[in-house]
Amino acid sequence: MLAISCEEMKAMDFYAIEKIGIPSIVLMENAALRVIDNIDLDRMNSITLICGVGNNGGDGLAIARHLIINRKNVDLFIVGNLDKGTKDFNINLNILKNMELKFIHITGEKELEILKKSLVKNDLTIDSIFGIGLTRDVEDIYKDVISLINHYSNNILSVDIPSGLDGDTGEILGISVKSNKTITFHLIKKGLLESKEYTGEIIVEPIGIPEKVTKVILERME
Ligand SMILES: NC(=O)C1=CN([C@@H]2O[C@H](COP(=O)(O)OP(=O)(O)OC[C@H]3O[C@@H](n4cnc5c(N)ncnc54)[C@H](O)[C@@H]3O)[C@@H](O)[C@H]2O)[C@H](O)CC1
Ligand SMILES: [K+]
Repeated sequence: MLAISCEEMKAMDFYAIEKIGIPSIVLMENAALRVIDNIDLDRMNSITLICGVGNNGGDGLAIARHLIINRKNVDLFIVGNLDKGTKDFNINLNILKNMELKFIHITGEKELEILKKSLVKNDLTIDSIFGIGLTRDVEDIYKDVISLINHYSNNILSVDIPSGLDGDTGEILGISVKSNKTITFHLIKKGLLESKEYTGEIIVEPIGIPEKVTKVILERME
C-alpha cells in the first residue's frame, strides 16, 4: 500500500485546489461525508465532537453538520484560538452558527468539566483537533483535552490522523489520542503505519483528488 508524507499530502491538496481547480471546501465536504459513511448511524446517537481551528477542525465542523441533519445528539467543542481559524474552518463554523448550533469553546477548567460529562455518556467521540498540520509537541489546554478524551471515551474515531501523532514518523508529540478507528484521506500517511496502538483500525477514504495529482506530486517529490 502506497504511504505518503504529510508534505506530499499537503502538496497534493494544494495541486488539486490550485491547478485542477477543486475548491478546498469541496475536498473538506467530501472528507466529512466519508467519515459519516464510516459511522454506524443506527447505533450511534450521542456524539461528542472536539475540533481544532485548522482544516482538521473544519472537517469536524462539517461532520457535526451532517450528524445534526441525521438527527444525532451532538456535543460540539472547539479548542484553540477562534481568531486563528482557517478559511474553511470559518465557513463551516458560520454555517453551524446560522443553524443555531451551540458549541463550547474550551478555554479552562469549567469547559473541561463539561467535556468530561459529555465523554462519559456518549456513544462516540470524534477527534478532529489536529491532522497533517501538527508541527510541535501538544501542550497546555490541548494536552488536557486529549488526556480527557483518552480517559473518559469508550469509543473514539480520529479524523485523518489521531491528534498528537506525527503523521510522518508515528511519534507521539507530547500526547496523542488513542483511537479505535482512524479515517485517513486520499492516501495513508507513513506515520499511521508505525502506530497501530494509537490509530486503531485504519480506513483510507478518497476525497475527490484525481489520480493524476498523486502521480504528478510523487514524480516531482521523488
Ligand atoms: N483543503 C485541504 O487541504 C484539506 C485538508 N483536510 C484536512 O485538513 C487537515 C490539515 O489542516 P491544517 O489546517 O493544515 O492543520 P491541522 O488542522 O492539522 O492543524 C491545525 C493548526 O494547529 C496548529 N498547530 C500545529 N501543532 C500544534 C500544537 N502542537 N499545538 C497547538 N497548535 C498546533 C497549526 O497552526 C495548524 O495549522 C488534514 O489533516 C485534513 O484533516 C481535508 O480533509 C481535505 C482538504
Ligand atoms: K485528528
